[in-house]
Amino acid sequence: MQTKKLLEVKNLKKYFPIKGGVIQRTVGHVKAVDDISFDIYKGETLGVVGESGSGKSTLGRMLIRLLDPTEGQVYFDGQDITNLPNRKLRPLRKEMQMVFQDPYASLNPRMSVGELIEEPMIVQNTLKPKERQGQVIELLNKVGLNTDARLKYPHEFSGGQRQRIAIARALSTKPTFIIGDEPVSALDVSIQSQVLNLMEELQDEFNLTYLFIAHDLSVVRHISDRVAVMYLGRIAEIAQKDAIYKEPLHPYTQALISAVPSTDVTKKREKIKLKGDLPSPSNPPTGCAFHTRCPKVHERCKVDRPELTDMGNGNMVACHLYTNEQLQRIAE
Ligand SMILES: Nc1ncnc2c1ncn2[C@@H]1O[C@H](COP(=O)(O)OP(=O)(O)OP(=O)(O)O)[C@@H](O)[C@H]1O
Repeated sequence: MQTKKLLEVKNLKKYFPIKGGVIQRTVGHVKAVDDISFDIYKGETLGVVGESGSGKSTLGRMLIRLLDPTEGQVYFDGQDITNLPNRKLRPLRKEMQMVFQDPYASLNPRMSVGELIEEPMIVQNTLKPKERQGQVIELLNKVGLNTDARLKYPHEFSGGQRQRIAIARALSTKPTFIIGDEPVSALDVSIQSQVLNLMEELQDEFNLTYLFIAHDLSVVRHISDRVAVMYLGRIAEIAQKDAIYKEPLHPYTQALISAVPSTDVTKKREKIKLKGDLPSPSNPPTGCAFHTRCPKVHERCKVDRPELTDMGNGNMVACHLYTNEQLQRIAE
């Protein structure tokens, strides 16, 4: 893996206004993403996990400017793209693609597979029609589909095959960065691993960088180099995969990991059951947003929001159990 940054995310926020009353005044905000900073390195896969509503999709959409941030910056290959006008953004659009959870909803049912894969190339307008046809066939073969598939329509394919079509379409602009927004969550478990393997092969072949969003830690385990755990619009922990799975630091990560079935039968994990539901992102708890459900909560957690702190090896956690003073006390 290279160590050059492809994306730099600085203090990113997305607050959606909540309208109320007869004149539809703004009465509050959903803090979908609330002050997030991290980097994505060239060639890596960063897994992003968290419960439904923790802000994963909103974050992904802001990274490729499908959604404008409320505050903060996104740098793509060193260039600040946060406020780039559409005209300047257009050449960069081909570099960034997204594969969605439901390939049936994301693929226009009235277009043939060939047209679906060709469309982004037409928009880009860099290839002649014959070259585009050649590309369509090559891409179909790369994702494991027959050449004949180009004449058929999405409904003629299974879920796994449709996701292969969506991946071929995403690849048609020769992107460098792909966001998978739960791309295998709707598929049968046996099909999930086939699509994950395909994505890994394509990553090697085309030098792709992935952000891979999932609910489930077991889904991102194989494909990720690092994993970010989100809770109520913030990053609770971001670390190398092995650290996340073997020695999770944040009590929230520990709870998520305890729910992943262990492959090692000699190591039976005790499942940590979290109390209560995910609080509303329109009215998040004070201090550490996780304190209302945390089995290791202290008084300080209720008032003081922990910052994401580097543990000295690039792995970062936002928890008062590991803030600087605490670490110093342990060292003394
Ligand atoms: N366009 C919008 N307007 C208002 N609120 C929104 C909008 N989009 C998302 N939200 C809210 O922002 C919060 C984060 O949503 P988001 O979809 O990013 O979470 P998620 O972690 O991807 O969840 P899921 O796994 O269910 O997709 C949720 O409370 C959601 O209701």
